[in-house]
Amino acid sequence: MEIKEMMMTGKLWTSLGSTAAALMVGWAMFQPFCPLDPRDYFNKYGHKLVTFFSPYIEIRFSEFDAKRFKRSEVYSAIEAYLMFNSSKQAKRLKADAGKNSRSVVLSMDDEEQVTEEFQGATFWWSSYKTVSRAAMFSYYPNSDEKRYYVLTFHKRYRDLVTVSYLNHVIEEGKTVRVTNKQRKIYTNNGSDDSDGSNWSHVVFEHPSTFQTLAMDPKKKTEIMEDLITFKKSKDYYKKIGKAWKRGYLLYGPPGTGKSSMIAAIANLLDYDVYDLELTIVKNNTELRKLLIETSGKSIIVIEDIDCSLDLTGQRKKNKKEKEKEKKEGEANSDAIKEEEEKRKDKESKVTLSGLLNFIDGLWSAIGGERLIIFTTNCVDQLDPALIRRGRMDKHIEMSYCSYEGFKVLAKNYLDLESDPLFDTIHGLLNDTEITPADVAENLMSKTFEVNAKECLEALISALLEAKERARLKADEAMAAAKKVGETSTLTQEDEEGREGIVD
Ligand SMILES: Nc1ncnc2c1ncn2[C@@H]1O[C@H](COP(=O)(O)OP(=O)(O)OP(=O)(O)O)[C@@H](O)[C@H]1O
Ligand SMILES: [Mg+2]
Repeated sequence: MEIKEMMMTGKLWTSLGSTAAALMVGWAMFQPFCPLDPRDYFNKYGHKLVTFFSPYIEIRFSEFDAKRFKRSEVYSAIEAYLMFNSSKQAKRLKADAGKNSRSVVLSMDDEEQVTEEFQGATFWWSSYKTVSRAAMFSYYPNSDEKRYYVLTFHKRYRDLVTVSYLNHVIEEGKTVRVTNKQRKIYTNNGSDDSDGSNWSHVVFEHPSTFQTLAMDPKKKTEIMEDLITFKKSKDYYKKIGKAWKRGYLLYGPPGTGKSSMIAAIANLLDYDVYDLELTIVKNNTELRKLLIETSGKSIIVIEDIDCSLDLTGQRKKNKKEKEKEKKEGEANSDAIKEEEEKRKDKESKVTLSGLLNFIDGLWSAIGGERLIIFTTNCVDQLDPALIRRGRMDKHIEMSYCSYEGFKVLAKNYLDLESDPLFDTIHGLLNDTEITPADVAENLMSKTFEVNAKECLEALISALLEAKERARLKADEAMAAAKKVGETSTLTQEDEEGREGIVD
């Protein structure tokens, strides 16, 4: 290798350092009672010597954050940037599954180096891997491996690097990540992930989209526009001084498409989903930890929020717990009390104020570009503070199936845009409450061979049954109301009678 080239790539300085280190190693070997490992001399002095004389600067980017043991976002962005820029140059590549596992993505392997030019300057990127010297037993594969990138450049480009080059790399890298990455769904309801995170994840491949969602087309378009505007509004949020996040409250009876809507939103925005099971979060501190571990471009979902906290922020008691309390009252033994204490210790102590902090406290702003979605069947039971506008910016009612909704389902399930039976169904849908889930169930052929007529007739029967059930219920309610009315008139007459006697 030419001296000039060696100087440029920093290898001359490395070899000078190595020579110095070799001398030190030799010296150390002749010290019979030398207390230090020769390699430590090299690390301590050899490296100092190299950096003292070298006109090159090195920046190291580690894969993991030492304190929180979380994968560094900067490292991930650099990895993606190099994946895009280095795969043509590097001779040793590694292959990973690309988006939706349908393609292979190539990136530079460990211990590889690539060079790139940026605004007339040359930069060298090298990837390294160190394996802990202590041979430790670990349940997790490769948990003691540490990867990092080193960026080398001439010191005259220091300003260029800090002002524009690193920003360029990180922004480009993030874009590449979004285009190539597989979307994931995370849950806190599982064992710890191998990278030490409190979330475990799988690839998110839910097929629901806004096209397949049965709901009023106007409402659908409005929601889609709101989401797309949000995604594009980074600068706007910065300008008005608000964290780049938005809250959605989806409410409505079971089977009206709340979860399907969340999947459709994730697919539209290309975001990851964090499905937060609030009832197993021990306390507010753990809730904040979970929040910190979420990344940007994501949706944080708390389903059935009404079942997770009651109005005072205490966890609701379920049926089992109530039964246990009753038992305790009967037996009142010390053993049961002790068990109860243990259970209480384990149960969630997330409070309403902790949850409010989670939604819009200072920590909630980290990462940005986040949607927080709550779903509930009973919106009236929620604390107004939790869902006030500004916290939950958009309240979306998911309601029973309309005729427009039915048409979407008929197109999805039966490939049908019109049929003489549509008019009958239209009329019945106007008089009857049926969930899109029930309509979908009827339109799904039991044999998976589409027989549109059979499916539509099945739906008509279901609608007629639902209509009859509703009529009976209304009759019962009316009879009950009439009975109450009669009783109250009788009581009134009694009172009057008694008053007459007194007089
Ligand atoms: N609006 C809808 N559009 C399309 N399909 C729907 C819709 N609503 C329900 N479905 C169908 O019914 C199934 C159940 O719906 P989903 O789980 O989204 O309801 P949900 O409102 O979340 O119910 P729950 O309150 O019980 O969680 C879905 O898998 C989907 O096939
Ligand atoms: Mg649901």
